[in-house]
Amino acid sequence: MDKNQLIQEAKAAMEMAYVPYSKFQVGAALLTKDGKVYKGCNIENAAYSMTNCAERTALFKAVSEGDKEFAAIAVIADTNRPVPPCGACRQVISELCDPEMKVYLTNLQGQVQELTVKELLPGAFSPEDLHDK
Ligand SMILES: O=c1ccn([C@H]2C[C@H](O)[C@@H](CO)O2)c(=O)[nH]1
Ligand SMILES: [Zn+2]
Repeated sequence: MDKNQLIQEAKAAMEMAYVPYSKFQVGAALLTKDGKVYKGCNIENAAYSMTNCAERTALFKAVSEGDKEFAAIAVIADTNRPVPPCGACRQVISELCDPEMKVYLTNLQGQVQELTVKELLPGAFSPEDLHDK
């Protein structure tokens, strides 16, 4: 599974988005170290704040199925720049993925921004901080 294939998986996930309110579809594809792909879409709610982003859907699917070793994540939306994950997703990605793991932010125009988890959220609050007294 290469970068472009993972981006294609994210695009397929985008089609599954449940977005009656924003009409803004987002897709994510999370690659495990053993080659499995977990797709995620955003899922909105009439109580707007209950919305779950595509990135967190993919991560929560994986963790709830027992997978926690990840190699990369791709995120896609129809944005004018590679889609920037929200703060909540940056925090959750930082919690569950290696700081050096690759993140591919993309859009339907084919732009790809490649960065690492630690670049996505420098100085993230981490599990170690809970025991740093
Ligand atoms: O990185 C992002 C940013 C936003 N959204 C969703 C949440 C909401 O459904 C819609 C508009 O914010 O996009 C994601 O899924 N991922
Ligand atoms: Zn988010």
